[in-house]
Amino acid sequence: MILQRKILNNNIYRNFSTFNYNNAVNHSVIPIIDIKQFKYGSDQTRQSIANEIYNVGKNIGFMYIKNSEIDVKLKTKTLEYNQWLFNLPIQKKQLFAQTDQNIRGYYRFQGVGYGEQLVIDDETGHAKSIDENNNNHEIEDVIEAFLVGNDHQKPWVLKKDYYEQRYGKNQSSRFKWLPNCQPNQWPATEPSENGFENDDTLTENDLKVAKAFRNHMNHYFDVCSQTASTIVSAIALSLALPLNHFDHFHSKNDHTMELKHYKPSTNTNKNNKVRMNEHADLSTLTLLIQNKGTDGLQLWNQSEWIDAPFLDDAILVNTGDVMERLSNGQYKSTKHRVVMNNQKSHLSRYSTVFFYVPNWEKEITNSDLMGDLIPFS
Ligand SMILES: O=C(O)CCC(=O)C(=O)O
Ligand SMILES: [Fe+2]
Repeated sequence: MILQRKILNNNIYRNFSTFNYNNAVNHSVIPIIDIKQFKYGSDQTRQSIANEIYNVGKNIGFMYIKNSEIDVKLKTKTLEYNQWLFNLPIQKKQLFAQTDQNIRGYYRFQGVGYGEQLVIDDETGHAKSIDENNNNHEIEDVIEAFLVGNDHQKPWVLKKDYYEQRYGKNQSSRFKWLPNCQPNQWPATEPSENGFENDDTLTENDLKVAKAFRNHMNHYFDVCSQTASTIVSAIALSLALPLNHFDHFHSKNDHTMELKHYKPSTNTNKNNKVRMNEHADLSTLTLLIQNKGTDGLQLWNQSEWIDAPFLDDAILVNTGDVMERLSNGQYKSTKHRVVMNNQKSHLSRYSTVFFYVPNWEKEITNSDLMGDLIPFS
């Protein structure tokens, strides 16, 4: 079995569309785990943190991680840059937008029915979806996103050769979305960069900030990768495996990060309107930070939605489909969504989401799974 990341059609998610929307329970039962204790504690402390994480994975699938390298300062700076990017005028954002050839960069989608084709009027910023009968539907809720991968790799050439050799040219069409994993597209850091030559409004300062943005996001990507790796080793310990058991799956740092901006709504009667549909992540692990004051993230726990509010000194981490598989179902991949509430519908929501995923060529076979509990066919 090969694990594909479904990043075609703007889709890194597994989608569920048949849930009842209950109002979320207004208290947080999401455990807070101190990862520093795992990193630097005694063997006994490490084991007890690993046990805590095991309970998280078994029961709720989401946890707050505190005292990681992603401290308050790094979170705040990342979200400031996130906001800076989406505040650029649309004409500038289009210069590093996704194309048919490259899914990395800037794009917009509707979180409620993502994957849908959207037409956006750049003058007004209003979006329309077009149904199969060619009727237009005005859409108010639009998510802007910016997708980046590991900036140190130029991966597609390798991936293309790998899939062609392995599956032949015809079969490799199964992986036809992979050619779209081209190098990252960033706001111009040099005036001579492709596509930016004609932007005569580009100033020295724009270039300077864009450079700082790129450096910062690459740094944040690396820190997330290290933090995820520590958490995954705690998961290994919790399953009575060597700490480095899952390392070889993730050795190439072939991860994906997505910056998001949920645009504010002008309609004030929007309580509990869904901004991003419920889904589970395909990742091994997802690390999420969100801005203060907007909230809206919810996760499904047994029979109710639970709010996952902003916490100043922690990040949110959830185990995804890959970890569910690698642990033979012991770690859950929990559904989650984003909703809007009345008091906050006029606010933008910003999130930066890091998906820790296996190297692109990794296959997960039955021998990688835990014991012989449930072999996957
Ligand atoms: O923006 C958020 O808070 C949620 C995003 C999310 O669940 C995802 O990108 O997978
Ligand atoms: Fe998600």
